[in-house]
Amino acid sequence: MISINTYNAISQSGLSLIEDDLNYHLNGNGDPDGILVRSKNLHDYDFPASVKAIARAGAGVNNIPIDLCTEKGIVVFNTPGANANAVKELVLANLIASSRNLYSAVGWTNSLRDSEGDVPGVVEAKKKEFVGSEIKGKKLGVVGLGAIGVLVANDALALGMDVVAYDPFISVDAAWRLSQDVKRAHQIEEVWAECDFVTLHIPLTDKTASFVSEGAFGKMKKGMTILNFSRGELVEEDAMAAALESGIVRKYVTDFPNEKVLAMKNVVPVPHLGASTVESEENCAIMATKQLKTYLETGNIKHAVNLPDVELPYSGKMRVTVMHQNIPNMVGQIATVLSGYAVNIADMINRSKNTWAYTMIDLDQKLADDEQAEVKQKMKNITGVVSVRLI
Ligand SMILES: NC(=O)C1=CN([C@@H]2O[C@H](COP(=O)(O)OP(=O)(O)OC[C@H]3O[C@@H](n4cnc5c(N)ncnc54)[C@H](O)[C@@H]3O)[C@@H](O)[C@H]2O)C=CC1
Ligand SMILES: O=C(O)C(=O)COP(=O)(O)O
Repeated sequence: MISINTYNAISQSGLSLIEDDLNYHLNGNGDPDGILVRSKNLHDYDFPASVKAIARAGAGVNNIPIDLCTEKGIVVFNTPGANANAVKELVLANLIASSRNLYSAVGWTNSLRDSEGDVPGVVEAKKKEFVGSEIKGKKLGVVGLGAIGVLVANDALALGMDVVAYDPFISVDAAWRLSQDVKRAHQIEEVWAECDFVTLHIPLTDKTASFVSEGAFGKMKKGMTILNFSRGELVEEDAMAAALESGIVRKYVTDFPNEKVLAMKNVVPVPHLGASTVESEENCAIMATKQLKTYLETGNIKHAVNLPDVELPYSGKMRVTVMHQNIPNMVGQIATVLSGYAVNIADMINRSKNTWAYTMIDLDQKLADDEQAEVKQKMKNITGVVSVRLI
């Protein structure tokens, strides 16, 4: 029986793939083989030794201690692109809503509910205070051209915006999907200096924390609106509060409210709704569950953030999977362990990603139970190996 525990509200479409499978147990015990999660912070989580993989039903993995997991031999998956359309639609909605002062206007209109006066008359007299601007012809800066940024950039062009984008690490796939009419910013300073709106679509990492810093505010075109549907920590909050006070930033639309953010002037706080659509929750849950089950059942890896894609059709009678540091002579040492047993290698694959690697070996005979335990232990004893599975 394979055991999976879940955190957060995972769409039933994904849960059913576990519940309807007789080989699986959902939320049954404290020693799961796999974990399915959305935004729960796992940094202080005490991972039981049973955990082999974590699947994040979503894009951002800053809630998971990736390095620690890797050292413990835990594969961490996410679901690239599965919620991108949901975020894109909310960004476009907020570009227009913030430009038309929609939230304050609707908030004021709602406040008339208990009044006894002539509502249509009051509305007509007040509406001049909510006059907004059109986004057509305005310049949008898109920071980060991954799954979400590319969709936002292309659709903003279709709405008549002038789009400039910054991503020094853009993937070839994303570049193919990006409209040729999106202008390339070679330096982030070009985005700060020129744009009326800037939308952030980069992951939160040690390198991107405080990406929008005091220095950035000093270079901004006055009256800019900043949309942050990526992560709160990308923006230095004290500097943002000051920029809103001084009018350098006209509005700050953020999906990541906290006490400090709520105290800011001209902030539009959204309760982390970027990925909260039925469609996106289904996409993420199904993709995450399938990736997790595939790994637990076959060892094949797709969309892990700490290991490369590694896929091999199951061609033997038994499969050995080894997660290890990407250092010389690992495959040789793994094969040497197997050479002590009467088994042939039917197929094998070894792939690496940065400092980590993964080797899968299909054997044309099944090892006996006592041999399996021995092989596992011998491979675990190799310096640099963090996990060994026999499937
Ligand atoms: N509000 C919400 O509910 C959601 C928020 N997100 C957030 O949005 C982020 C982006 O999501 P995706 O587009 O799906 O990720 P992605 O991985 O497809 O794209 C990220 C892009 O950022 C670029 N990038 C990285 N560092 C950069 C830097 N210093 N300057 C410029 N570009 C840089 C990368 O090259 C990549 O193209 C996630 O990491 C997550 O934090 C994602 C989904 C939902
Ligand atoms: O996918 C992401 O990065 C998100 O921020 C979405 O988070 P959620 O799954 O809605 O808790």
